[in-house]
Amino acid sequence: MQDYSVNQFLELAKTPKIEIEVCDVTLRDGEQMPGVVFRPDEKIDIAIKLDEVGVEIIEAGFPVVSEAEMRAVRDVSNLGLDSKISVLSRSVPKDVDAALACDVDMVSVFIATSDLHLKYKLHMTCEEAIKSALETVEYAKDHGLIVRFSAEDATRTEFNLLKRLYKKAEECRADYVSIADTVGIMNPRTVYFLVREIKKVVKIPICMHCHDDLGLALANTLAAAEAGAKQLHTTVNGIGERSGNTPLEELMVALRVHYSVDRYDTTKLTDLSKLVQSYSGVMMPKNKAVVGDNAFAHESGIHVAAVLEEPRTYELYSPEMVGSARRIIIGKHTGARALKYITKKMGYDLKRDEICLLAERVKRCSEFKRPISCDELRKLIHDLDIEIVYPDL
Ligand SMILES: CC(=O)SCCNC(=O)CCNC(=O)[C@H](O)C(C)(C)COP(=O)(O)OP(=O)(O)OC[C@H]1O[C@@H](n2cnc3c(N)ncnc32)[C@H](O)[C@@H]1OP(=O)(O)O
Ligand SMILES: O=C(O)CCC(=O)C(=O)O
Repeated sequence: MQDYSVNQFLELAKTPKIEIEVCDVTLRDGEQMPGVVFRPDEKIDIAIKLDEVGVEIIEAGFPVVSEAEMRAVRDVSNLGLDSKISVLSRSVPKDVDAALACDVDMVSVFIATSDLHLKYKLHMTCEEAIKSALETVEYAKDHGLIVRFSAEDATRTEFNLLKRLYKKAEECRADYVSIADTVGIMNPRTVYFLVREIKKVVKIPICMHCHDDLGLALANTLAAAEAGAKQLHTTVNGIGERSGNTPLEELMVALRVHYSVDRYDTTKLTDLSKLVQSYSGVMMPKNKAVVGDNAFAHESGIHVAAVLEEPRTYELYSPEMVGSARRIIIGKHTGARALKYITKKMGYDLKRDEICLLAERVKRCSEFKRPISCDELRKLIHDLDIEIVYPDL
């Protein structure tokens, strides 16, 4: 049986087939989240897990940041993973040299192109910025690297300039052009439009790098894929600058459920998420999609009664698909059928009226505003003042 429910509207809405690869940037943009630092051994652990999941490209860092960063990236490059290893580089030869010193396969040469960034950050004219970017792309190509050219703040860049820049990058032998939605200004409709327009200008693959300032990063990434973008950027748990980036685990599940992309090992996602939570110190909220503690937890009586018969009633995809497990929680919203199931698992055989009495007590305990543990439930059962039958003993 399929481990997720099929969305009948995908076909009715004529959802296109997509051809994508995933570039995970946890070790670079993810680490730019304030307060996050991955030690070299932690970068290695995360890179190995990303490789096991099957991401095609790992952006391992920004070598020019520090000596330690450079060593860490080199260590990741030398692991011999199947994933290609990439790094970030400003549009200066010095950054490409740092990338070369790390033995990487690929480099992302970026330059900001919006008026705001040109004026207040780079203090360059548009032509100066373009010149430095294109020269750096050529420099990296001349040194044998696969080159992604990324227009930072592309989505606030004057449209004709953006098209001209991407065309020139292609002429300078860039292998990819990247649309960076640096401050997350886009929505799915505008992303779709933009990718379609850029596809008319260049023949090389397009990358989409989304930020989540409006909570639209995943939707925008999928819209880009539908419009024909090839390389989709993610971070584990969506960590990154400000509100973060497109979460890898959400993208992977959406790729499978909506686009039948099933080559990634999604069973590793929960472990990977936990690893990144512990190394980054950024813990996920309980209700986080895919990897939150509650992603497969059920308390409401009506839900639990149904889930016990058929989990798909209240689970879009199985916990096993993402390496997780289902949990039944006892609390204010617990019903008799859930209690019957749980008490039986605990070794009791309570009658219907005893279960109802227990349900009342459980609900009374919910004043404590937290779920009820197994031990507490056991105490409540013993406090019922009934003869207890242990069917399994
Ligand atoms: C959208 C993104 O995520 S961009 C990546 C952001 N990541 C980081 O900044 C990583 C951490 N950064 C650092 O460790 C440091 O900022 C470094 C090592 C990169 C640079 O440090 P410094 O040399 O001290 O420069 P500083 O941080 O003060 O300013 C950034 C410089 O880079 C320049 N710059 C920024 N982007 C680019 C670019 N794409 N191409 C060329 N130069 C650039 C700025 O104009 C500025 O130049 P200036 O020093 O001549 O004023
Ligand atoms: O497009 C890219 O590869 C990186 C750019 C980036 O990190 C950003 O603009 O947020």
